[in-house]
Amino acid sequence: MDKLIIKGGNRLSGTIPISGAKNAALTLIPCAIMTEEPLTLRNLPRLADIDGFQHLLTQFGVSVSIQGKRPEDFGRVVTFEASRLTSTVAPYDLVRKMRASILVLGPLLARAGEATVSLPGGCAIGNRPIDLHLKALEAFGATIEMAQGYVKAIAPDGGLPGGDFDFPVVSVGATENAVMAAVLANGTSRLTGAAREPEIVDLCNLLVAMGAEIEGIGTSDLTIHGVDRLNGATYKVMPDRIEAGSYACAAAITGGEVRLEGARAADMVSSLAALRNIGVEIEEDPKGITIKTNGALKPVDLTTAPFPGLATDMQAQLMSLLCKAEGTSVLKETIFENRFMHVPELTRMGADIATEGRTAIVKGPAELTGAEVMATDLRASMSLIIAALAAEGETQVRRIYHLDRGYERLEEKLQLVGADIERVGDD
Ligand SMILES: CC(=O)N[C@H]1[C@@H](OP(=O)(O)OP(=O)(O)OC[C@H]2O[C@@H](n3ccc(=O)[nH]c3=O)[C@H](O)[C@@H]2O)O[C@H](CO)[C@@H](O)[C@@H]1O
Ligand SMILES: C=C(OP(=O)(O)O)C(=O)O
Repeated sequence: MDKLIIKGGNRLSGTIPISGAKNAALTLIPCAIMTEEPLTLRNLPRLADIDGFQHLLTQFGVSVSIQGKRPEDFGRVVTFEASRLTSTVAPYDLVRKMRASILVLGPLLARAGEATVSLPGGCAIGNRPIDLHLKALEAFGATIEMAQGYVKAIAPDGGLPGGDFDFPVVSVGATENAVMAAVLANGTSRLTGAAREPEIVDLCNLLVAMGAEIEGIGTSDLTIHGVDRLNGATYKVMPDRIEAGSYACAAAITGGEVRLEGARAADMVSSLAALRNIGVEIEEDPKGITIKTNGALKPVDLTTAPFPGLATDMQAQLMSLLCKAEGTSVLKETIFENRFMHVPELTRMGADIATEGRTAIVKGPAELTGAEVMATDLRASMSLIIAALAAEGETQVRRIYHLDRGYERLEEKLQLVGADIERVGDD
């Protein structure tokens, strides 16, 4: 298994190209299931999760053709064609590697009237149930059965009637599944309390380009008028706001100046506000964001929340940055019950962090030193790299397969701005 070796202390300077968003791509790809015509997605990041999802679609008889396979190509163009579905079963072996596989449930049900998908199970950051995905589909008229670790959803003869659902908890994935199921329903559906993350706006924009009728895009109140069929489309995946935010933290912790080419500030309002409060200078323009740090970092209190609040996917990276702030910061994680897995590893690097339930108290500035650390989940892994960039000496990060799920060409991008980082085979 590979590991990353990082020698800290280099000030990052230069430009990092921002990739297409993993979390948008994972909900745009299953839209291919809902049309007989080709769907071409541009700017798809090369990530283990995207490859896994493409493989899952071939399971249903969807053809997948990839352009841009050369190593120097950033942003793949992939065409999916589901002229005929040959299966509606998503098996355990594929689903267990990738939680987002549950996002095929709504599209399969909408197109074929039935779907059998393995239950994804828990993961490092928390329990992550799918009850709301199922309740929304039931509200649209589906029958749900559970057996042998699989969920089977069946639509009445003639298709889903559609219906109303009020989300008691904001869920990104459940909103995505519900929207995808509703666009091909026979009647009108209304979702209230829906998630309004930029990735959901991206999903709705693609569906509209495919012929769907959706009102309230970008709000938590969506009205979806079902249509008989969707057409194909060509669509560019939005930039990855979490990748951009992660590199902003990396630049800031080294006192550097880095341009995040292609990042979209409008999607990152809370993360950028947090960075500004920490003392990071940020310039926004239509083509990207520039991060500069001069002088001391300031402590802040941060609480994660559904969009437009601070993304839980940024909490670990901001925590690493706050280890270097002059004073005590308090971070509250309200979305996932177990998302402080990076804390013991950061502590091994010299951080002073105490946790109590869902609150972490970070005392800075810490003298970070290199250590051998273990990546535990995607964003926790990135937080260790950020800390390593500012640490004295060498850090070895193991179990980096987590990073390959979500950061396209991580070492290459960091090397571009002067980081001393390399991937080597583990012993
Ligand atoms: C592929 C993808 O886009 N992943 C993102 C998505 O995950 P994901 O869609 O899985 O996260 P959700 O928004 O659904 O989870 C939010 C909260 O709702 C709870 N919940 C969710 C579904 C459900 O049926 N029942 C329930 O109780 C979860 O346990 C969690 O506490 O949004 C998260 C929250 O922004 C991000 O951290 C993930 O990066
Ligand atoms: C938790 C994340 O992703 P996933 O939902 O795919 O596990 C993430 O992107 O930080």
